[in-house]
Amino acid sequence: MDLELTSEPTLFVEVLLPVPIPGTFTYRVPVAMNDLVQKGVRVLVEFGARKLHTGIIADIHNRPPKNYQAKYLLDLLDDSPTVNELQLKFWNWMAQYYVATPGEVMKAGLPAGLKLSSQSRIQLRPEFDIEEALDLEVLSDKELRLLRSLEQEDSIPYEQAADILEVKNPYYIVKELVRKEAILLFEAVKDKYKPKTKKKLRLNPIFLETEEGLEQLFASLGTKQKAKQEEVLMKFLMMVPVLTNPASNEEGIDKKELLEGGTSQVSASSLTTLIRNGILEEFEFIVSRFEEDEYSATRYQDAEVKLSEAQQAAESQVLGYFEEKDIVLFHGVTGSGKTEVYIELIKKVLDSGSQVLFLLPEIVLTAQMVVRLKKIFGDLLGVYHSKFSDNERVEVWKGVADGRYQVVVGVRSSIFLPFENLGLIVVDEEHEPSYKQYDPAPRYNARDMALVLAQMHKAKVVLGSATPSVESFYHALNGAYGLVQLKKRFGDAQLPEVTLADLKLERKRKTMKEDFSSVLLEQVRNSINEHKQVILFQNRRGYAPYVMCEDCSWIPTCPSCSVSLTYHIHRNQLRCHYCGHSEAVPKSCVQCGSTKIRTMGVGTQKLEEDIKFLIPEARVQRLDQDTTRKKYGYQQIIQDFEQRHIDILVGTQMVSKGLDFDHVNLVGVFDIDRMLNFPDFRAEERTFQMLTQVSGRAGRKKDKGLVVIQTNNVKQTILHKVARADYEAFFRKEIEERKQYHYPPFTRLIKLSVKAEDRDKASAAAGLLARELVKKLGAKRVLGPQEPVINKIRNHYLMDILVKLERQKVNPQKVKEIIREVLGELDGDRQFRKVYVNIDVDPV
Ligand SMILES: Nc1ncnc2c1ncn2[C@@H]1O[C@H](COP(=O)(O)OP(=O)(O)OP(=O)(O)O)[C@@H](O)[C@H]1O
Ligand SMILES: [Zn+2]
Repeated sequence: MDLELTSEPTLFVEVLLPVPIPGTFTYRVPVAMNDLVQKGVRVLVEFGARKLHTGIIADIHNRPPKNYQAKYLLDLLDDSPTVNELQLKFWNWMAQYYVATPGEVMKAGLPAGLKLSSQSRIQLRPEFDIEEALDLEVLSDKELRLLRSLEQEDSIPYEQAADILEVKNPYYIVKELVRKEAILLFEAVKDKYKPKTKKKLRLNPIFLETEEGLEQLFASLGTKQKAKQEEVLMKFLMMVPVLTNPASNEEGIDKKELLEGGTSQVSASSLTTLIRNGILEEFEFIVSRFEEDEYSATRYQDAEVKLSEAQQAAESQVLGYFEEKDIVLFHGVTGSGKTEVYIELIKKVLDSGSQVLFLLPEIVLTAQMVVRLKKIFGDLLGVYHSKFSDNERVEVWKGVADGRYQVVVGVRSSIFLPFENLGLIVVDEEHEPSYKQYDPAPRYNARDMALVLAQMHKAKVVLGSATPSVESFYHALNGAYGLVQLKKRFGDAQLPEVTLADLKLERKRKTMKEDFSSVLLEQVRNSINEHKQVILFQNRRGYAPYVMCEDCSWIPTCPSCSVSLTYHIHRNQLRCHYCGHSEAVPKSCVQCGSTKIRTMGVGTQKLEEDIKFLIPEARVQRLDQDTTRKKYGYQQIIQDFEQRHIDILVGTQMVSKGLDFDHVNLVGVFDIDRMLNFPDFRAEERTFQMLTQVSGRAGRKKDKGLVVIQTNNVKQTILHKVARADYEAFFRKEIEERKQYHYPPFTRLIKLSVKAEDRDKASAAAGLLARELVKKLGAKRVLGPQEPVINKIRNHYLMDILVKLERQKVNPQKVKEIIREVLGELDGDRQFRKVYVNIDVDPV
């Protein structure tokens, strides 16, 4: 007889773990789990020295590892996949492209609520009676030993269980004790995600079992003292018709509604008595974390807005391009009504049964967009961003997986959601640098990854912007993308007029008030008098970017970073915007002892203070990182401004784009020269985009808007291109320069940042790296090493190397392999033990 036929096959799985080590890890499947393992399911495994980790099954096979014995999977955490195959493929692709590990991508992609931590601890359940369990003889010796030691402690780390039990792998004993309800393994075997519940009430079903039940109940409440209880019960029966509709009792009623709903209020203490006496029962039910809306959950609403002719034409052009191209660049000036066109496109995709992802670069922008989209897509719309709690994010994740959310609007991390069949991705404000994740790895650009994700889903992409990135516009002109343009604002609205305020001249004439030119201040006054609204844009938060001793010019700097400390007025503090370090403002100069410490330069706090002083009757609010720390802080401010409880909004780049206010007729721009002088090949592009975007907040409805840009050099041609709203002129000059100096889109860049606590070590490691790269890639393709302007952050010295690759001749994946190799060599070198290298592919 062939024994093989009856025995089960031995299976192995490749597990993705959230660790910065390349590759997946092979585990053996216990035979009992053979039928249950599937790709995308979360598993619990031991990794390294008895650490528990949540991983994801990336592959199933029957090849035992060659050089070592695979450990067993400990447990399966899902019945069905949490991550689908497309996601696995996508994450893997990202890891390759960004020279990261699949584990790092998983860490970025999976919401924390779905990851179990390895810091799990074990605790005795207080209600568990060890002696009783002994009498019943349900404990093994090992189990008893663990329980006895737990009696002495509040809790112990999971790893310690192995020492107590003197076994290598304590998991099965621990799991058995969890099953026997003797112990709790918290943060570990239990999912961190907890559904949100609400308390409801129902009538104890005992009273419905016999016909006289209710009658007897009322009889027992028929005394004078119990009149109030009777009243509560009467109200309950009015609201929950238990006799005519028994199911209504199972559903129960909200406690609050019983107390306060209907026409009369009833006594809360009598209700408590009814519950205590077992007449009414309290029970929990699961509710959505998101407010229910009145919209239907099956279809979007047809909106009141009708597309203008130009918008309609734009929509059909997009659809026309989609016949032959996958990507369309939608270049529409600020206020041209791109959003309405997106909405029409989204509807069509939903009609075809596919999902839609709508990407926004920043959370602030979700505030208004969610309101606009909710009106139309109602419950079909999911919202995803980092101000949500872990649990809320898990809920959106699950909603996308089970198809409840057909449209998702979110920031960059939304590209990781478990979409099954995307039909369209809209990337709004596609030029925005905030689509790029700087830290930690993977340093991905969500706009670029949206293109990859769409390709995997065979979906289409609309890249939208009033100021497209040079790269995207180039691809559109080349024919790689379709190009659709809207050159006029919607309705009667016109683009604003842009004037330059000459700071040099005004200083000479002494017409400045604080940092306001007379030109700007007069316009602010006019606007306030006419009951219009104003936006003041200064891209620096805090009160002053630095303080300085007037006598010896000493400037306090961060002890851990090579930057000056920013002055924040609220706590009278100096803060580092790189590492968060804060300290009190020194009373006297540490260098010369002088007490003349002055604030220098302007931040949003100072602007706010100054304008309040200059125009006391204006209601002023600040919108920056510091005023939006609370979960709904940004929403409140935007709403207040919409409803005109605020006259002047002072803010950082948060106010500069995407927002749509009807009554703003003036925008003032501060400190733009600093941005233009920033040593980066993208400085002009960023300045043009920022200025055009912030200008675009003015005059979006009937009244023509005005923009005042304050500058020390009114001759800068880029400012005149902004004033003329001449994107194409800007682009023509920019693309020439990029070509001449070999910058993207003509080349690809990879930036390596070497970090070490020891400056010489950073320098030596960078030197070695650069030499190795030159050997393999040629000197022309390797720039540096060079110390960046800010050469120390969080006590680590930095050195940069830039790899520049021609778009045509070089295979970038090959180069990335070379980089991995060279880094591997560095890793193996003991003298560089504490040197770290960050890799940034396509830095922005
Ligand atoms: N068809 C329409 N009917 C009514 N109002 C419209 C229509 N299209 C656009 N609008 C209104 O015009 C204003 C500008 O539109 P929208 O915010 O979509 O512009 P945008 O192109 O996204 O601009 P930006 O690039 O500055 O964000 C909004 O207040 C919007 O409600
Ligand atoms: Zn610092």
